[in-house]
Amino acid sequence: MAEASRVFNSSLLPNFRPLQNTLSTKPHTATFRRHSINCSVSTTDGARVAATGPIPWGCEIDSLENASALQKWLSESGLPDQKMSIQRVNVGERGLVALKNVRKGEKLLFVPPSLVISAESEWSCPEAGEVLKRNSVPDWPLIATYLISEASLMKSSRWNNYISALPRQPYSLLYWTREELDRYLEASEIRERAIERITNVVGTYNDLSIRVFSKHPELFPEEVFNIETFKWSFGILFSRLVRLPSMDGKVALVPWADMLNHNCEVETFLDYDKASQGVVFTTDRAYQPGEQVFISYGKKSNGELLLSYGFVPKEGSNPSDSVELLLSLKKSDKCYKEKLEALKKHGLRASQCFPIQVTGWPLELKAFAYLAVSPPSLSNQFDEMAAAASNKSTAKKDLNYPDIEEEALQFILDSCETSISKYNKFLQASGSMDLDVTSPKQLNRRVFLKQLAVDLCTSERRILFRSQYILRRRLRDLRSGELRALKLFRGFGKLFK
Ligand SMILES: C[S@@+](CC[C@H](N)C(=O)[O-])C[C@H]1O[C@@H](n2cnc3c(N)ncnc32)[C@H](O)[C@@H]1O
Repeated sequence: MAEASRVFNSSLLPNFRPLQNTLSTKPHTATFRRHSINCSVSTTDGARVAATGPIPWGCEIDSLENASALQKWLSESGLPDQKMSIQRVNVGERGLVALKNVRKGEKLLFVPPSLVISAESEWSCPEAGEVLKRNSVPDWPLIATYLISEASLMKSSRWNNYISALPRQPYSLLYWTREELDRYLEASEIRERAIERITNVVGTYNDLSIRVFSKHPELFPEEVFNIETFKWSFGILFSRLVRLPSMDGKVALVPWADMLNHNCEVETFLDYDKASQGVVFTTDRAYQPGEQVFISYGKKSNGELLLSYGFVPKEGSNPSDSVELLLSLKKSDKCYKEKLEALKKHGLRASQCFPIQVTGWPLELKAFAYLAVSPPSLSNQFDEMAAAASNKSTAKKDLNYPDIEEEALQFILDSCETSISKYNKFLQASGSMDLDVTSPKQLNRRVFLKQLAVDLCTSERRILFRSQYILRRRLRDLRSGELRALKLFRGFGKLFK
């Protein structure tokens, strides 16, 4: 789960990349059977379950029935005895709970490679896997397709027990409609990220569909491999895929380990342990029987957690929380063109987002602010400022321009206050917002989404309030310092008269 979204962005479109090295899984042979469930259709291979309506596999996220079948299958398939079991929990609905005392520094899990799903896993339908590999489909879309392929084979797939215990509808912003994103996340920059991500997923599906699926309809029938099933499998990957640093950063789905929920204060990650030859994590605290055990999905902001995992931690509980602040060059600026050119040279645009935390803002943000408020007389410095505003640059970032310090701080404060007013507008309106639904099921969904949006916006606005306070104080100090200096200067003037 950690780092997963970053991996996605860098490995997807536009070009497929060749696959990398392998993680072995036990070979198995699959037999295709026809299943007697309502949504099944006869396809050319005569055995898959179509997904023309709601996804016909997986379960409700809080289902314990499927989870106990998963536990049983895992232990029969080589998962060693565990000190935890899957239970209903307060945080994350289902999770792993300690059955015995667990010491701090203890290794837990030991999921063997044979129970891990990666780009090298054996396909129940080997021809389909071959086609994807021949087309150099990268890991993310490859695993997404693998998951759909195995899911559609139901009991014929060795992963049936695992897939049956996966949520039918993973919580993530992938499942929000455009209207819901616009309505509830208007104030937050995470809305843009969600739209970008949905566009990426749709683009990836379209690309695969044109380049691969349409050429092999017997292996990839559209009733099974369609945008709905892709949204499901990408939703699963965003919320469950792990990167294993000790396996050269390989990405994998790790059944059992992916039942662990996230805690912002926990600092332990999943990784492959060469000594025990399994995926493990080392506890960073002790747990007593009955306590839920947590890992970290990475140092992510509340917005990023909502984007990939569909939840927002309690306000103030996430030390890695941040909010994206949008800074823009003014179109009326006499040097707009020169400034934009300098920004473009360093890979930036006229409007840029910078992450702010309660502890402060990055040096890049300050450099952008200097550039935005610079007068024409500083045009020789535009390049240096743009370079410092870019996090790709190795240039000196800690710039200092005392002459325009006040304007730069005022510019950041103005941007901060513009953003705060958007949050205020949404949060004030949210109390009386018409949820615009016609069925109780839809109502529940909208109430839930609105609550997530309110939680996110409250936590993001809190960071902006803190920045506003700091900026106002610095400006006050700066101005009163300047005033004192001016008085002193006038005093000297009188003395010399
Ligand atoms: C890797 S899965 C963890 C297992 C999951 N609870 C399940 O029952 O399948 C990640 C999902 O668990 C839930 N989750 C994890 N940590 C959470 C937390 N701190 N608060 C709320 N939900 C959490 C979210 O739904 C997330 O998408």
